[in-house]
Amino acid sequence: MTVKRNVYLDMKSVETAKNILFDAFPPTGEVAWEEINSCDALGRVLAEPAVAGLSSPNFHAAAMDGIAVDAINTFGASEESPRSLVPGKDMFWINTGHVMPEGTNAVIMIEYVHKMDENLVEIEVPAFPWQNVRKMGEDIVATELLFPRGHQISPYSVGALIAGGVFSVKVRKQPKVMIIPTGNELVTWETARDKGLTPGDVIESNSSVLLSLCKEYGCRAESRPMVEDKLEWITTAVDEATKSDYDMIMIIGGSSAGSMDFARPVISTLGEVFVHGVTMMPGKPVLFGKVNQKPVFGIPGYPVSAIVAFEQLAGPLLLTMQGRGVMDRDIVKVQPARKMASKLGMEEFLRVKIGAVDDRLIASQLPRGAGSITTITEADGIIRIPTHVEGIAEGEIVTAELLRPLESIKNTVVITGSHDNTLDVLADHIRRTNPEVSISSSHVGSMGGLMAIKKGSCHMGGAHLLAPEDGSYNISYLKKYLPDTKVHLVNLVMREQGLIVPRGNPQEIKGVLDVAEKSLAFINRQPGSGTRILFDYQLDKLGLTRDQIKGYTNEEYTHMSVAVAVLSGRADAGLGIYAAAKALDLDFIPVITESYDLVIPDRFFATDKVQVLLNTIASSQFKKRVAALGGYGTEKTGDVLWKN
Ligand SMILES: Nc1nc2c(c(=O)[nH]1)N[C@H]1C(S)=C(S)[C@@H](COP(=O)(O)OP(=O)(O)OC[C@H]3O[C@@H](n4cnc5c(N)ncnc54)[C@H](O)[C@@H]3O)O[C@H]1N2
Ligand code: MOO
Repeated sequence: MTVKRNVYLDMKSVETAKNILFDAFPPTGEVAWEEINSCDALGRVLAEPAVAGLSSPNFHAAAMDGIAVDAINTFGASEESPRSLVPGKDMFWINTGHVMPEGTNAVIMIEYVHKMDENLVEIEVPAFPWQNVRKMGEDIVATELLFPRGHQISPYSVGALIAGGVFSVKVRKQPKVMIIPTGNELVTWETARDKGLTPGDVIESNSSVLLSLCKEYGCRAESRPMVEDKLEWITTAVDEATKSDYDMIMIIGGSSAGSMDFARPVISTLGEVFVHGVTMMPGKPVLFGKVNQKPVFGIPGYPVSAIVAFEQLAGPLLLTMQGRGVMDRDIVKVQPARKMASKLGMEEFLRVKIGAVDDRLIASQLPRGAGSITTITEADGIIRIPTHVEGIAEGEIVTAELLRPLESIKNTVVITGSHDNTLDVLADHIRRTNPEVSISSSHVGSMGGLMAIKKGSCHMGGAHLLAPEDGSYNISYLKKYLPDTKVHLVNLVMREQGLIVPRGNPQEIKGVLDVAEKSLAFINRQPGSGTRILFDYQLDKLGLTRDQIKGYTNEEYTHMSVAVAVLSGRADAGLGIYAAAKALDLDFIPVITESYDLVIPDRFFATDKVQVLLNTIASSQFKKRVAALGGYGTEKTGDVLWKN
């Protein structure tokens, strides 16, 4: 069957799309309910008020260990004239929580009771009526309203319900959601685990994300096995689901305009499409409509697009179905570290890292790609740029929704600069020893790190900048580019840089000279990166010119992407670190050992979180872990190499 391409000419704003959605599926007023045990009711929402069936305490109870008395018998007792009381007659030994004996109305704490002998005690202070007694109904009186309808049960509420004799509660039924992943390229994670991946396979992960989100939003959700990109099959799956007891159906993938994108024709054949295309990014191709009276969504296939489509549209509808309010996130004011562009006419959801530097919250943009789940797992917040705004300038104050508690952001050391794998080890190691501190590192090259320090957008920078004049690292650059900033230069590791070559080294490369002489395809790093400077230094030392290197102008931004270029056969060699070669099982020919250092402005050096980081670096366990990676030396790790 051929299908007309879906082109979303009539895109709606997020606001308008939401209104259309809520108008199409208004709250019915009556909500389906079920009765469950109170002890299992955490997170559920009461469909009816919960009224106490029992009082608590259910009797007058001693609140302290001591003796129970009738207060009247103690009046007048004093140090000069202690009152004698006879156990079993005008006093009774009693423990906290026990029933007050008939005829008593006060407890005197054991500390104030002098036992004269088995048959006599004395007190020197009188008791007043009801002292140290928890009266019947003091906490909860039977018939009292414990919680109104619509109350969401917290762990504390469970205690009050059970103490108040409400052993079962009528709660709103959880909406039931069916999730239908589609796509011929998809394989389940179980298949990936058992059989591995073949080229073109994509692990089906979105249904697990949406299932988890549905759970977080108080719903029950099920997903069915992937449906192939066949119009008839997807149509049948949706038809069946809408005729069953599901309250919402989500089709994942195929929401866009491709020849195999079937979400729209499926919904329009079985029912009606209300909106296709929302002016938001990610998530633009989202669509929804009604089939057999049920809301059906076409959720875009890119992971972050799927999340945004859920959180902006499907999720809020699921909350109103339960009579619940919106899921609010904390909002903070942040300053972008660099200008952030945005497409006019689109509301953009930019994922950002947030660092607390010098009393400011600095936001650094993560890559935009909606296909990369890490652009949201790495994010501390989301900056929403409205449709009519073209972007935000560096330093302009804007709001961000937080994805992580502010306190934890404030306890994060922001490292910007060149990337090294030992930073990941450091991040993990700190979490082991000091769980309250974390590290956030952005990779912008060594010079980028120095510039970030200059701008005050990070706490430290990672750099390995070689001075060709004398073979020293970093110091001459600090003098030149940060002359007015007082810094400590601390060694993180000594690391080997070398040529990353295909496994088995088929070209028998022994060093940089071979790359030129054999006219091999080279993959370079971007200008300003320490590795680029190192490569140029090697060329100069060998008396080679830039144009003697084939591929000198082909650039990548990370060690790993250099390794990927070699693995894919795009290049015969590239300069990089051992860890990148090892990660992709490539060969490595050492060229030079360089100093990878942390540049730490003095104003951050003494702060608690930076000291935690420095103590971690200096620890023998950390050095051991780094040494185990291979390609690193730790003889100077933690040493202050220089300060100005
Ligand atoms: N010509 C145009 N092409 C595209 C447009 C456009 O406007 N014009 N929009 C792009 C945008 S924006 C998005 S978002 C995507 C959405 O595409 P679909 O919803 O049709 O999704 P697919 O093409 O099926 O898949 C996209 C991508 O996601 C992977 N995927 C799909 N399902 C899953 C899953 N369950 N788990 C994990 N990954 C999944 C899939 O393999 C693809 O890589 O369209 C652009 N194209
Ligand atoms: O809407 Mo798509 O989600 O921009 O990538």
